[in-house]
Amino acid sequence: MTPDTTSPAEPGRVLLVDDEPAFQRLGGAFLRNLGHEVLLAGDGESALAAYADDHPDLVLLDLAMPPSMDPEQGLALIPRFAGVPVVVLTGHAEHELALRAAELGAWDFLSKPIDPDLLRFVVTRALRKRKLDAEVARLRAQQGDDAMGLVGQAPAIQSLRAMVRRVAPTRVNVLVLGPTGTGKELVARALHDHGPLASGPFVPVHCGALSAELLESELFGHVKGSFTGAYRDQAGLVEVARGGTLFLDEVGEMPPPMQVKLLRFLQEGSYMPVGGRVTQRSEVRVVAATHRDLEAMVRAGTFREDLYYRLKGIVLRTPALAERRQDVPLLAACFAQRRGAGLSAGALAWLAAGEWPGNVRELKAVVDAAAALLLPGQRDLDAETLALAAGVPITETAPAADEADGLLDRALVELERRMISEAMQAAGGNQSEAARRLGVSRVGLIKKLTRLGLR
Ligand SMILES: Nc1ncnc2c1ncn2[C@@H]1O[C@H](COP(=O)(O)OP(=O)(O)OP(=O)(O)O)[C@@H](O)[C@H]1O
Repeated sequence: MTPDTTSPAEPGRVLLVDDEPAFQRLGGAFLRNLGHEVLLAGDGESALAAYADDHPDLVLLDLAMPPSMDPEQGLALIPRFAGVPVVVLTGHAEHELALRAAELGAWDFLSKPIDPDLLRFVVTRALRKRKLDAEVARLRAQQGDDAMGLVGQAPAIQSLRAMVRRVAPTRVNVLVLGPTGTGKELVARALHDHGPLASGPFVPVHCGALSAELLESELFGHVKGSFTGAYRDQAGLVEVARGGTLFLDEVGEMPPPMQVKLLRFLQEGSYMPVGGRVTQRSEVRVVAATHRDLEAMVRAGTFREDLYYRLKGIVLRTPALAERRQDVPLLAACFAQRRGAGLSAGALAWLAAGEWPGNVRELKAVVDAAAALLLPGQRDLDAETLALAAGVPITETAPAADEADGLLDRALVELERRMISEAMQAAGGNQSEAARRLGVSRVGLIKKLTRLGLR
């Protein structure tokens, strides 16, 4: 979203860090006249104290300050003002310093002597950015609340969330189909968490990981002495899940002898522990998932047709990431944020151009690994770190610039559309209020609404 810097500045709280009393006085008065609240600090230590105590929206930072007057010490302060735009004040022709400041995360720089018009312009722009960042964070937090952990704005994921919301309150069995790493277990958990059995346990079982015998004992339990090593009675997972949800992951891998026993449990709610003589009962909700084509397996005779129909009370499908590539930036930003990191524009372009055959799991693993490689003081993940984490040379994976730009542009337009719709909704349709929330002028908002087809 391009900030509209022609309209009057939104008032903000500006921390002016400079040891020159004359500049503190003049710069401070100038900013106050623009309607801003001004906090003053004459050295690094008091600047950090003011940042911690008074929560400024913007820091104006002179790099050379007492006691050492060494700009290196000023540079070292920049990453300490995390989450707030920092505008660095440099001496005339100190371009190299300004570049290093930018590398360390400074938002902009101004050369002294400072042109008041430029100061007003940069401060307005930085405060708008701060507002936009806060708005994105608010939307993300809100998305976390009502998205049931299923991040994404693509139509396929929106309708999946809607289906989960509708199906969760019922006790109907659900079959979740989709490629590996697309969030099938997440869907199962959301169904559980938003359903009538949410206070009961959620018990996942990986049906492909065990032999038929072990799976039977795992699911239905066994009695003492029923096989070598069965030293005591052991309850099965259907018992552990009583009053909750049993999640049968990779149900397509279930060995045929177990399929019969599972069918009986689904039909009658009863089962026989391994080596037992007395039928037991347990009431659970069953959610099953697989990346396999169960219908094809039924046709091939490797999966029981009657079990298939029992499991598929309702079928939910999780889309491959390739079918919702516009969600890659949002997902990556969420995963990075959970690790306290951000993403550079280059990182977003690199991620957006990726193929992600392992779907969301692969994307998350790369972002998590890259976040672990962040250097002290570095906040944003860049394309190099991501490529390193993915184990691929950056040159081989660097996206064609126009392809990456196209994807990134689409993702940003999507984000803009969402933020504007949300702001309009929160403002009850009042454009002036929505513009205020977004930190743009009303005219700017109307232009955007028209461009995005939201009017
Ligand atoms: N829409 C999503 N939003 C946020 N995180 C997601 C989403 N989809 C998947 N993930 C994350 O990706 C990882 C893999 O998800 P999950 O285990 O649910 O996939 P799956 O489809 O069950 O995989 P498999 O078929 O291999 O069992 C998890 O860390 C999960 O939290």
